[in-house]
Amino acid sequence: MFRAVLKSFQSKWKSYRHRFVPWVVLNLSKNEKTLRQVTGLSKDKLVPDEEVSQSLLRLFRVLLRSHWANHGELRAAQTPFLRQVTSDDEQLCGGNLVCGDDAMLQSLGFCIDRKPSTLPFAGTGVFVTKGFVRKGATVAMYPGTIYQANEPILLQSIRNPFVFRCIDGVLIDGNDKGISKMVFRSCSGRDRLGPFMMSDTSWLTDSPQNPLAVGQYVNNCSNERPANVCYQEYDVPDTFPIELRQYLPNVNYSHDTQRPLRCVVLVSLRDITAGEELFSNYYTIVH
Ligand SMILES: C[S@@+](CC[C@H](N)C(=O)[O-])C[C@H]1O[C@@H](n2cnc3c(N)ncnc32)[C@H](O)[C@@H]1O
Repeated sequence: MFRAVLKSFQSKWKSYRHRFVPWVVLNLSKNEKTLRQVTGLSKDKLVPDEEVSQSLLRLFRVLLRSHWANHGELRAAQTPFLRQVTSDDEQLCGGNLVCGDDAMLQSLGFCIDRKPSTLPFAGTGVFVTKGFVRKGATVAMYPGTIYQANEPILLQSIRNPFVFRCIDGVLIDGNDKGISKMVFRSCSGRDRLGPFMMSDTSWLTDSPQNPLAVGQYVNNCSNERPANVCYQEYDVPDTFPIELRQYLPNVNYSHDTQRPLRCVVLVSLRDITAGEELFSNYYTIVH
C-alpha cells in the first residue's frame, strides 16, 4: 500500500513542470482543479521566444535611454548600439525621458507593482496598476540566481519559499533576503564585462530598475481565483545586446556555465485590466 502511494507520488512529482518546492510538498493534495495540464513540453510555451525578446528589448531600450541621460560615466563607453539607441529614442520620444513605471507604460502599455494580496494570509501579491495587459503579453520576470541541476543550493533553499523549479531541473532562487541576496550580489559583481553589468541587482530592493522583475511575488491561483498568467522559460539568445543585459534580473551561480542564461517570464493567459491581481499556477503537469 505504502509503495503504491509512494510510486504514484513519484510519478506525479516527476511530471511537475514548475514547482516551489516547500509549497508543493505542503499542498500537493489541495486544489487539484487548479493544476495546469499540458500535453508536451513544446506545447507549454504560450508565445514564441522571439515575442518575449521583442517585449524585453522595447522596455530595456527605454530604460537604457533614461539611464544614459542620468549617468554621465556611461557616455565614456559609447558603442555603436548605444549611439543608435540614444539617437533613435530621441526621435521617438521627442527628447522626453521616462523611467520606472512610465517606461513600462510607454513601452508595454501597462504597469505592475507589489501590494498586499487580496487573498487572506497570502502576504504580498502583484497587481496590474495602470493600463491594459493583452493576452499573450510578457507581464513579469522571475528574478534570481540560476542553479543548474547539478549545482548545490542546500543552504539557500532552507525555509525559502522562492525556489522555483523548471522541468530540466534548473532552479531559480528569487529570495530577496538573507544568504540568497548575498549570493546574487556576489555573482552579479563577478560577471561584469568592462563598463557593462550583465545583470540587475535592483530587484533586491523596493524599487527595481526593471519594473517587470517582481514575478517572484505572484501568488498561486485557487478555485475562486483562476490563473491569469503562466510561467514560461526564456533562454537569453546570444544576440541579446550586451548593453541591455544590465536589466536582466538573473545571474548564473557558477561562472563557467556553458549554456545561455535561463530566465523565466510570466505571460498573460487572458486580457487583464488595471486593479486585477496576478495569479499563476504553481503546478503544471506535463503528460
Ligand atoms: C513565491 S512566494 C509568493 C510571495 C508571497 N506572497 C510573499 O509575500 O512572500 C510563495 C508563498 O506565497 C504564499 N502563497 C502563494 N499563493 C498563495 C495562496 N493562494 N494562498 C495562500 N498563500 C499563498 C505561500 O506562503 C507560498 O509559500
